[in-house]
Amino acid sequence: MIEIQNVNKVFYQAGREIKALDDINLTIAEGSIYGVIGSSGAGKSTLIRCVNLLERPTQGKVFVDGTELNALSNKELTLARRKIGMIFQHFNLLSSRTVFDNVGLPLELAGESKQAIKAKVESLLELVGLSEKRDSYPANLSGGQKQRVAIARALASDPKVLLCDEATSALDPATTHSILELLRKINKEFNLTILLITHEMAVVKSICSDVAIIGGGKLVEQGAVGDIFAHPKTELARQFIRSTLDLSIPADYAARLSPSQTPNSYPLVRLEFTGASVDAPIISQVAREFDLDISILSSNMDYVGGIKFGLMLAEFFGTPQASEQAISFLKQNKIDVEVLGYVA
Ligand SMILES: Nc1ncnc2c1ncn2[C@@H]1O[C@H](COP(=O)(O)OP(=O)(O)OP(=O)(O)O)[C@@H](O)[C@H]1O
Repeated sequence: MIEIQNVNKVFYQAGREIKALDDINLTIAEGSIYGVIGSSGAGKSTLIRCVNLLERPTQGKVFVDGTELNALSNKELTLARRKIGMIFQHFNLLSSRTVFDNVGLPLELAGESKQAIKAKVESLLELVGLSEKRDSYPANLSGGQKQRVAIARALASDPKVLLCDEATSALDPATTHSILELLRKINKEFNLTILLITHEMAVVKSICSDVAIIGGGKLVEQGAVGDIFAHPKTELARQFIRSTLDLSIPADYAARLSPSQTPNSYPLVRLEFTGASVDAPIISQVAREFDLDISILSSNMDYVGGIKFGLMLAEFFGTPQASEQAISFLKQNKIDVEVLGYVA
């Protein structure tokens, strides 16, 4: 549905050249929810803006539904853009218009009749659960309600593609969840292709089927979300995955942690499981085989696309040799082990 071919974007600022996108290639299948994740300044916004040519690529081609957008005249591009809806982090609603009139705006601009606009807007407001707010103004809505209005407006011209530019970044976790559920619903109901950019792996994990990771304007990794979580190939991918599994060391442990072992101290280890790890009761096996007592401080295991992954913090009580042997056994079983220090 969306094909990005060898797209480069260079900005010039104060005589300086900024390469925001460096030879990006992406294919986004019809009906998928595709996430693009990257840190601040990675080039996410530039990339999504290149898909509807709000930003023109310096080089490369963009196809949406088989049409090469770069090759269109301005008039043809205006028509093609009706098939590409977009929502933004800060909603971009018109404050002087009611909810009803915000949603109806694209239809007014397309010259639709009053009856057609009324029927369409009413059905869209019902879809996003805002029928009762039709006469309210944006200033009287919550962030989540504003984003629902923006989604209804984006759907008014029956787009084939919805671009979401950090659409949940200004919302609290519960509202984020409800907006992501709404996106999932419209993806299913209308077979709408959704391209979303985000800096949060939790968003990708929650609704995307596929993900591309960008850093410094380059595409560093892409694939099905389950595959990326199971077998991340780059450090950047690993960092984003870890960010969904925040495991911090309890403060009293951190205070007692020393970098070297003494006769009365024991290692505090961080175990990282991925889809490649052996799916077996490995902790009890290690305890038995190496005569260790293992105390689990915290653990965060999750499933994405049928793949189990997660992090665990544990103390190994036993002789230093037993701990060393246990750690190398765990590594042989594809568990990433890091000794964070020694606790007395
Ligand atoms: N209009 C512009 N003029 C000059 N430089 C720009 C322009 N737009 C973006 N850039 C630069 O291009 C790079 C990528 O910016 P972009 O906004 O696409 O990143 P991003 O991943 O969306 O970051 P953020 O999450 O902080 O918005 C940055 O170095 C940015 O400073």
